[in-house]
Amino acid sequence: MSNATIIDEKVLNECLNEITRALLQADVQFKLVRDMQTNIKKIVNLDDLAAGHNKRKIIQQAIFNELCKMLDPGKPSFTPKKGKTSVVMFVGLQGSGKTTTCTKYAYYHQKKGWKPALVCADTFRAGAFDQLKQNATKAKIPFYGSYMESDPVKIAVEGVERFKKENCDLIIVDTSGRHKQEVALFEEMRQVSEATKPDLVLFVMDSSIGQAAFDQAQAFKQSVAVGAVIVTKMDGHAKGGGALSAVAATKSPVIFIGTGEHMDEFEVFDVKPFVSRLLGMGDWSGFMDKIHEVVPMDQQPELLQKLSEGNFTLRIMYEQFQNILKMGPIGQVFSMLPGFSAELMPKGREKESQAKIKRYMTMMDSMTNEELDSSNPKLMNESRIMRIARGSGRHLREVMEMLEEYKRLAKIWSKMKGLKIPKKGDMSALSRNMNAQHMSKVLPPQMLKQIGGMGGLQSLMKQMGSTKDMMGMFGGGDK
Ligand SMILES: Nc1nc2c(ncn2[C@@H]2O[C@H](COP(=O)(O)OP(=O)(O)OP(=O)(O)O)[C@@H](O)[C@H]2O)c(=O)[nH]1
Repeated sequence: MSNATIIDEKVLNECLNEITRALLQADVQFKLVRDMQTNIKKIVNLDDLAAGHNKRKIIQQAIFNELCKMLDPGKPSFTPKKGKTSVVMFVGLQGSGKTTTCTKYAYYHQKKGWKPALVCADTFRAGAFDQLKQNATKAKIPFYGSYMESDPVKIAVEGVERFKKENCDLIIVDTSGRHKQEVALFEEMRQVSEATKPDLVLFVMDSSIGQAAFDQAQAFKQSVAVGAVIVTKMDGHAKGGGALSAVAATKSPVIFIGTGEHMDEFEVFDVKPFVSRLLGMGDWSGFMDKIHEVVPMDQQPELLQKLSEGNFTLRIMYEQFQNILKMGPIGQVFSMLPGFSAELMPKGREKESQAKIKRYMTMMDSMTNEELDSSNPKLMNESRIMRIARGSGRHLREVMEMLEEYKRLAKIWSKMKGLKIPKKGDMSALSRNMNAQHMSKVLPPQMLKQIGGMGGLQSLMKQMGSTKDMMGMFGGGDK
């Protein structure tokens, strides 16, 4: 649509179809996608739009708004208040990340000055209490549970009472999960809920469950009064379209997302960036063919060495920018590499992207060696940022934007950490060490899907005989 000169019915339909495909690939439920399409067509009546109206903008806005609306159930969830006791019960299937998320939720509030406490009412999974205990101890959060007691209701009630007496303001009850939705699980949930009378029931859902999200969320909602949703594992390969389904099925908002296994990898859910991410799916077709033509094979094994040590420095970012710029018009292919995607180099806007990269590089030219080679984000304090802005004649805001970009890339590339890099030149050893697991972590999700997931990737790597060719994708390879 951004390339078409005239926006007519045909262009609108093509655009909607493209978005439909992207949403389905992102696991948004088919029915929701169809409804959205109908709604947009109702809103954007091309004939009614008087000449002079910016149709493109109106269509884009309508799509964006429609998706945001789908994520807004119309009423906010119950919000606990600091200093006033609230009981929050967590429910979800086994493996959804429920126990981990309970601690993240507690930790998040604790950092803001709350007094949270954790109750382990999961008597189904052996080890659940140990897991909660371990997490809670690490975060210095009081916890309650039992190795002996097998009645989850009893534990939940005792735990809640105890922490009420101790004036905790956020009492979090972790309940059992099961491998699948089953009567026993729902019955147990109902009993714990009746006995503890939670102010909020939080449904925890794994973002990678795909199209099953709607049914799963609905099943939980029918058994307990789910009031809000947390979607976990958003750092993985799922685009998280299931979140839309969960909102539709539970009529409750998503309030947080889990973005990693660590305690602080937990974010308040923000509708707009999420929708952008849903829509920002690239077209990966032909990527594998193109990449061989484009990326020079003779690039920096040192880069891989540094990445394997977990050091994605500003200097590495600078060198990668140089690579992109050297490639000129075909630089857009590089945009398909992990991290160097949508935001940095949107399709069709290569010129602007190149200008942006050059701007970033000018700013980096005003940095000291120490700053370029450090992987400690704390080093970049206010006075350094001000000096860089002055030195490069750029705005403070721009330097901060560049540093944000660096952080984003560093997070993505940090997944290369631990990759065993052999001595320079020993490519076959490198091939052996570079396994599908590592590759899968750094490949863009859509591309991995296209290849056929982990299985497809493994067989592809076998077919290639070595990972040498694939290394080219990351600007690596032997000299
Ligand atoms: N990458 C990633 N992993 C996560 C996230 N949240 C949880 N996990 C991992 O998912 C796995 C399962 O998490 P648990 O918290 O044990 O799952 P659970 O749902 O509590 O399981 P039950 O207690 O048996 O019901 C663990 O290995 C977690 O580290 C997340 O946001 N991102």
